[in-house]
Amino acid sequence: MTDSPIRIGTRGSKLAVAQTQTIANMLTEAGHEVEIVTVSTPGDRSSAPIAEIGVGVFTSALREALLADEIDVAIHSYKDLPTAPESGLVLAAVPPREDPRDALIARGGLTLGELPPGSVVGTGSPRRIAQLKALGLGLTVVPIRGNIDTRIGKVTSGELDAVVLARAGLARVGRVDEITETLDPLQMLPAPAQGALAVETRVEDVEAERLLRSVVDDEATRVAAKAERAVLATLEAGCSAPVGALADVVEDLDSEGQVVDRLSLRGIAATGVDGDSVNILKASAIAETKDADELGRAVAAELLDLGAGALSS
Ligand SMILES: NCc1[nH]cc(CCC(=O)O)c1CC(=O)O
Repeated sequence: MTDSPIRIGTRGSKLAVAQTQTIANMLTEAGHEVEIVTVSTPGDRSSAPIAEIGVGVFTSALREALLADEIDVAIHSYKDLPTAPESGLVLAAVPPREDPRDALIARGGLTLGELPPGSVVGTGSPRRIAQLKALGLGLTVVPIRGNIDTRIGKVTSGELDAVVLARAGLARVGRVDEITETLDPLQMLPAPAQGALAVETRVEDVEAERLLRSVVDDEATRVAAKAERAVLATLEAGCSAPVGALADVVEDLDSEGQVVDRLSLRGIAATGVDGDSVNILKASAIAETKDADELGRAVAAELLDLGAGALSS
């Protein structure tokens, strides 16, 4: 692959292409020739709820193309990637993260607190549905899917009063100006690894892995996403489960008073999402950055103790 361009595989959506372009630019600036290959996925072709079409709808076609040597690198939204490892593939890099928070786009510039009871808010994510219901604002939540333009269009057309979307996606397609409120993680904890990308290569393509690691990887994002996804994996939940997690690398003092980087993690799991009595379970912990996996498992264990075993999906 030293002589031929690096083939970067992407889904065809505007968001996916924008994400892939940022990685392509990083490689080009480092002096490498790239070629972008678009791979169509069932997730793009169907508008059925994710729960019906299954985990990995957005990622499996890219992974197959990578395993078949049709591309050298696959770029995924990290939060869409199943937690089970894929044999033959390796996570070569996790680029610097966009703002991980969720965002509200509401009619007339309204914030969540300004939406009157009975307002209709669109989101298909059980995690967002649960946290919206738990606010007790009397909002009616309706399921929606479709790309970013389609979702925002439902507010513009008057069909919905508001939609909740990942801020990162809006940033990548240049629509942050339409956000009427960026939601505080205290009210709306993002999905594990939201706003982060996962860059995969083939296990045997050591050269591509090394290149991506050195040019694209961001250590702080990698360890944060690792801890967040360990919460999800331990709860044995997928990307459409009512689970949120957010980790930050923070400066802390060690036992000798020296400043050290630590990883601070919050997690939530919801029970009763489908009924009228949703319950949000919360846990948090802090650990050394090298213990990201253990930290995630510890937060998940606390959520399980609180009753997260009864997750509805
Ligand atoms: N599940 C769809 C999906 N996958 C990644 C993003 C946004 C970008 C990101 O979180 O990295 C979105 C849309 C959304 O949740 O609004």
